[in-house]
Amino acid sequence: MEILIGHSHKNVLAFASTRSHLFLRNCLFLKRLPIACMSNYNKSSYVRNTPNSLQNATLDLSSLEDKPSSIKRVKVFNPAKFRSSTRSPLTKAKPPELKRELKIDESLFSAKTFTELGLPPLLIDQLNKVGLTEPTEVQATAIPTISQNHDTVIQSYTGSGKTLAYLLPILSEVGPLKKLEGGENETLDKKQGIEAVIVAPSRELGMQIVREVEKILGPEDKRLVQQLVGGANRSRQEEALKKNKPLIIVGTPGRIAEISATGKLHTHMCRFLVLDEVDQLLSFNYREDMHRILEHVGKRRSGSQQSGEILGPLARRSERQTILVSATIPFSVIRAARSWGRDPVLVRAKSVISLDSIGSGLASEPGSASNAASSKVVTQGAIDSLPPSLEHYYSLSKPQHKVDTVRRCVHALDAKTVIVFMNNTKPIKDVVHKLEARGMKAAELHGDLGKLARSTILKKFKDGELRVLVTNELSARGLDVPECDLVVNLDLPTDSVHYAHRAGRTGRLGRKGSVLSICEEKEVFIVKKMRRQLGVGIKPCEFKEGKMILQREEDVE
Ligand SMILES: Nc1ncnc2c1ncn2[C@@H]1O[C@H](COP(=O)(O)OP(=O)(O)OP(=O)(O)O)[C@@H](O)[C@H]1O
Repeated sequence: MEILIGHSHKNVLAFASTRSHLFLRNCLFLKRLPIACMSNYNKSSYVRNTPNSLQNATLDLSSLEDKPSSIKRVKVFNPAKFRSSTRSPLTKAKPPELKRELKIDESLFSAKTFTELGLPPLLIDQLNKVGLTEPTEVQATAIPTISQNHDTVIQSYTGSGKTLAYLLPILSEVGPLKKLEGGENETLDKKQGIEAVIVAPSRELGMQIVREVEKILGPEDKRLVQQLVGGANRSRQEEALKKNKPLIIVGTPGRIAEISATGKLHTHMCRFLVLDEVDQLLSFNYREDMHRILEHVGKRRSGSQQSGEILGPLARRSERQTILVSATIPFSVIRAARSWGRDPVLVRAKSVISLDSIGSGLASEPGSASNAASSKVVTQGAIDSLPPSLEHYYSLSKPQHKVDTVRRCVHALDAKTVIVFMNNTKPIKDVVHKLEARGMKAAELHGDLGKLARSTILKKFKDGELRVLVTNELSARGLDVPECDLVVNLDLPTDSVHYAHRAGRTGRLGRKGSVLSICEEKEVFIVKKMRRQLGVGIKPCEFKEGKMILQREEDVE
C-alpha cells in the first residue's frame, strides 16, 4: 500500500509541477523572455519531472509498437459474440485486479461499415439518418476495443473522428439506441442515473460534443445529454439535472466538480468516464477539479471503498471504464492510464497495444534527467498528431507587417475560412480592426468574452458569415469547423504540441488545408525545431503579386 501511495502522489506532483512551469511561462514570461530562453525553460520543466529510467529508455509511443512479441494475443475476437456477453454494470462486475488478455481481431480495423463493428441496429439506423455510414480508421479500431471494456487511451491525428470513436461504443451501451440485453428492461434503465461523464477543457469543445450526442440521439431524446459547462447559469443546470435525469453529461472540469461538491450530481454509478484532450485536462490548472472527478465518477459504494480512502483518490480502482483521448499523448498520460486503468490499452489507427506491455522500471524517481531525453518525451507526444493532407509553410515578416502577410496569404491561397492564432489576448482586437480595414470580415474569439458573445461569434464563423477568426489557445483544442482551409500562426506557438493542435483546425477528415507560420528571422530556428519534432515539412515561402512563392532554405538563412 505504501508503494501505491507514493506512486499515485508522484503522478500528481509530476503533472502539477510540469504545468506550473508552463502556466507561469504562458502568463508571465511570454513577453519578457527571449524565445530561446523559453524553450530551455520548457525543457528544464520536463527534466525535473521525468523519471530517470524513462529518459534513458527512449520509450515512446511508436517504440511500443515495435515490440510485437510483448503483445498478448490469444484468440480471434468475435464482436457479435462479445456484445452478447457484455456485462451489465449492476450485475456482473469484473474484479478490477483480474488481468485480461488482449484479443482483438485486426480485420475489424479495416471495417467499412458500422455493422461490421457490431454496433446495435438502432444506433446504426440513426447514424445513417445523419449521413454517417463508414467508420474512420481510428473509429474502426477504438469501437471494438472500448466495447471489450478496456480502459483505453485513444491517440490519433486531429480531425480523424476521435469524438465518435468513444461516443459510439458508449451509445451502444447507454440510452435508447443501445442493444438491450436479456433480463434488462426499461424499469431498470430508469433507475440508473448518469452513466457517462465526458470532460472537455473548454465550453466550446464541451458544447460541440453535446451537439454531436444530440445529433445521434435525435430530437426526442436529446434531453438525455446535459451540458455542465462553466459560464452558464449553474442553478439552471442543476434544475435540468433534476428534471431531465440525463444519462450522459458533458462538461468542463470546474463546473462538473462544483456541482458534484454541492451533492446535486450523482456519478458514483457511472460506467464511463471520458477525458477529451486528456493531456490538457491533466495539467496543473485543472488538478483540483480533476481530482474530484476522478475520485467520484464510477466510485460505487462497496467494500473496496475503504482501501480507496487509504490509498488516495488516484490510486483507487473503480468499476468505471476510463477513456483518455487526444491527438497528443505525452508519456505522463500513458503513466496515468497505467496507474488508474484496468488492462489499459493504447488505440491508434489500425493498432492496439497493451499499456501493460511497456517494460517495467519506468516509474523510478524523477530528478536527474538529461535535457535531450526529456525533450524527446515532449516530441513523442506530438508526433503523428497531424493529418497527412496538411501543407505547412513559414514566411518571414517584421512584426509591423505581420497582418499584411496574413492578408496576402489569404488572397494568394484564396482561403475562405481562416483561423489566425495569437499568443496574447490584448493585441487580438487590433489585428481584427486591421483586417477589417483591409476589407476582410473578421472577429475575435477568446476567454475574456462572455459566453453569449463567444457562441455568437463561433456560430457566425461556422455559418460562413466571417472569413477570419482571430483567436488564442482557447480555440486550438478540438474546435471542429470542417470548412477551415487555412490556419495562420501570427505568433509562433510555444512548442510542437501547441503547433499540432492549432494546425489541426484545418485539413479535417481528409480535407485539404494549409498552415502558415509567420515569424521573424531570429525565430526560424524554432520553426525548424518544430518541423523536426513533428516530422512534417514546413516550407519557406513569400507572397508576391498575389501568389505564394516557395523559397529555397538557403535563401531564407
Ligand atoms: N465516420 C464518419 N463519417 C463522416 N464524418 C465523420 C465521421 N466521424 C467523424 N466525422 C466528422 O469528422 C470531423 C472531425 O471529427 P472529430 O472532431 O471527432 O475529430 P477529432 O479527431 O476529435 O479532432 P481533434 O483532435 O481536433 O479534436 C467532425 O466534423 C465529425 O462530425
